Amino acid sequence: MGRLLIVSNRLPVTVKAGRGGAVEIQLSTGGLATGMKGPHERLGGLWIGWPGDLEGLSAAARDEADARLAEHRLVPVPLSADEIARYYEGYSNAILWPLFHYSAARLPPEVSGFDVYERVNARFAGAVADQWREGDLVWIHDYQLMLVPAMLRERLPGARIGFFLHIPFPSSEIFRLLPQRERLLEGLLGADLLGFHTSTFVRHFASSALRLVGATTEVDRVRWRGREVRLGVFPMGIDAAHFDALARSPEVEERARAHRAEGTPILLGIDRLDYTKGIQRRLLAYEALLRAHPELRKKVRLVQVAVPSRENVEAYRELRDEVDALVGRIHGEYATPGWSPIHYLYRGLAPPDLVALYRAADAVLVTPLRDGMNLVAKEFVAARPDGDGVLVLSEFAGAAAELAEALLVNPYDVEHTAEVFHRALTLPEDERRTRMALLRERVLGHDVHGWARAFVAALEQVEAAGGRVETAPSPPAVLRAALARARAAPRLGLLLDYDGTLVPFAPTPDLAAPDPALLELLRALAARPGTQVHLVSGRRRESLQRWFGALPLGLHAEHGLWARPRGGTWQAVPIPEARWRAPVLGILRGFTDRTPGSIIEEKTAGLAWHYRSADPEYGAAQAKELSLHLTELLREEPVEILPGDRVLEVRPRGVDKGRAVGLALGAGDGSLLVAMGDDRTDEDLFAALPEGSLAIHVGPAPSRAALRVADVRAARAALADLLSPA
Ligand SMILES: Nc1ncnc2c1ncn2[C@@H]1O[C@H](COP(=O)(O)OP(=O)(O)O[C@H]2O[C@H](CO)[C@@H](O)[C@H](O)[C@H]2O)[C@@H](O)[C@H]1O
Ligand SMILES: O=P(O)(O)OC[C@H](O)CO
Repeated sequence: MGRLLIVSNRLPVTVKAGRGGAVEIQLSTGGLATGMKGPHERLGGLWIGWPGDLEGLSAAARDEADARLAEHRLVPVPLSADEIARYYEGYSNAILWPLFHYSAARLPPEVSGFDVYERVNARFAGAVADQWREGDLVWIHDYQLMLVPAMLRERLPGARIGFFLHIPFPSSEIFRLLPQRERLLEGLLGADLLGFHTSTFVRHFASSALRLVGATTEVDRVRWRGREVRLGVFPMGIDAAHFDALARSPEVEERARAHRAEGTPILLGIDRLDYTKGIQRRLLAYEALLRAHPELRKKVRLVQVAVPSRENVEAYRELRDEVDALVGRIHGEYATPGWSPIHYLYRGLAPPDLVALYRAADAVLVTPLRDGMNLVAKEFVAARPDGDGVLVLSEFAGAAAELAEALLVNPYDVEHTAEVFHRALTLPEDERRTRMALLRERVLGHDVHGWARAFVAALEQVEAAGGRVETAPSPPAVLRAALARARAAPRLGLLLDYDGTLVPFAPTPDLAAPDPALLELLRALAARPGTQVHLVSGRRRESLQRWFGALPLGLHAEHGLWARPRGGTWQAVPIPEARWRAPVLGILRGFTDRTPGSIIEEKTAGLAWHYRSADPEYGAAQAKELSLHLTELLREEPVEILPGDRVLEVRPRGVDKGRAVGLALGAGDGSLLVAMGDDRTDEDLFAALPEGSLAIHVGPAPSRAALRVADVRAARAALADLLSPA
């Protein structure tokens, strides 16, 4: 097996210039860096990332830092001061971070820095490609590197690439605010496997992929541009055994005892100083607790430890001032000479100090306004081998999806949160222990090592399934050879679907008129010696006549119900009277009224309900219901119900596009037939082709066609190729 290449913005250690410019290496804080450290140590391989701001280090000191990082299998990707300002502090942390945490109001008036974000992502992709060897797995992490999967896919088409997002993926209504939304989605869709903490984030991602780039989505996968990308829920764990063992160590027990010596119960908050963590509202709720319960004054204290984070980003500087002011106000109001209501520490703590606080706390308050997971909640639980202690947890932390035995709060409801703090302080011991036992079972049973193993195993499986090539375009050499055969044929018949094959889909059928380049291409093909061209469409004959009537083409409308030979007149296949038509029309009208953006297309023999311009998810759900309804109603009728690309069609049985094949071969001149189409109705056309014909499917959907091109542009290029000399 190959190695695991972990790729993240920040390495688990940060290099700094110490005294006199000496190299200083510290552990990084933050969930990703602390969390992935254990799996990196265990799984081997390399970790590629930013080593921190190297300002103030001489060239020799940087070499020394590189050598020390290499000892730990860490590969640095240095960033310049400008890149740190515009890629890290700018686009990543002043734009993506607030937006993904639903803080749209924090976006600057102008979203800038994407060019640098792109450049740095390309640098990361280059650094990975330099290290990659056949068989290696690539695991990219988080929002700072969302373009890397596609950039890497381009450089290493055969690599297995996974991506995990540590923060929430927001609702598509929020995500779509980003000017670069399509680029970011396309970047992510370069991966084979995309992992998220919760099923809600998976759902939001799939919804954005469907709505913004038109990907085909299912619960656990997305199909796009001929590739299949798996989606998975992987709730991240912590190194639970490590926290448990540290919490049992005599050193930590001693420190925890010292914390408790004062005798007043401890409420504890541990956070990166970040506006998403809900520190201000937590302080307000604590203030409300002291106001509503005077008996708790002098009888409780809140220890709030906030580790400095992203200090060059304005919102974080403002937050620091706001928290300082709030702490000052609560002190001013409630402190007495012998009692401080809040112990506020603005720094990071070493692991034993952190765990001693977890061990000493009566309740830990994890009240983010929005959080991907929140590892503090899990660390606290793992650090309680004594089985006591209460976890208060925001319902907006990803962890809430797993830790149902915590006391859950809505942090926006400050008064209620205060009451939950009170409840945490007064919960009977039995209940505390029951809840903690269940929480520990979950946290100890699903640790970060199991999490990493599950992700890597899923990534390996994606490769084993080989799903991604199934619907990929035919290799260029294969397509070229087929087209060369067509060019060499003395007589050639082209059977071409229209929508989705020769033109891209438009919001409504009438807007998909042919452009001059297409008309020219069809004219040239029809003028090619020995060549007949047929358009085989599900459209009404009026549209085909209006657009193509003047061209020397065979026209086939309504899936072959109507046909007009080249230079001839329209003729229809006789069909029985359609008793079903009026009631079906009534039902379609009802669905159209209830589904904004949908329309009915009335054809001679069939009826089509288009929902391309409706909300994609609601439209699809309505189509499913409509289909069930019609299937039941039309059981005895000689009709078929055909789901197409955002259309549901009812048409008489026995009339399908295959009929065009017979008409095209009518002359019995031994033509080689080439058929092209993109949806299910074109499968009838492909099925009716005589042996030796060429069937070319357009797009990524499953098809019986032996050849495949990616999209309309590629379909037209293939047709244009037929015009070059044999
Ligand atoms: N004062 C202090 N001193 C020492 N250590 C401190 C500290 N304050 C915090 N830490 C440590 O920093 C880490 C913070 O992890 P979190 O999960 O809370 O959030 P973060 O937002 O960094 O991570 C992102 O990634 C993680 C992992 O995926 C997601 O849980 C999260 O939602 C997402 O925002 C914890 O390991 C904690 O112990
Ligand atoms: O300090 P940062 O900016 O690397 O952020 C730390 C968090 O873990 C981001 O997921």
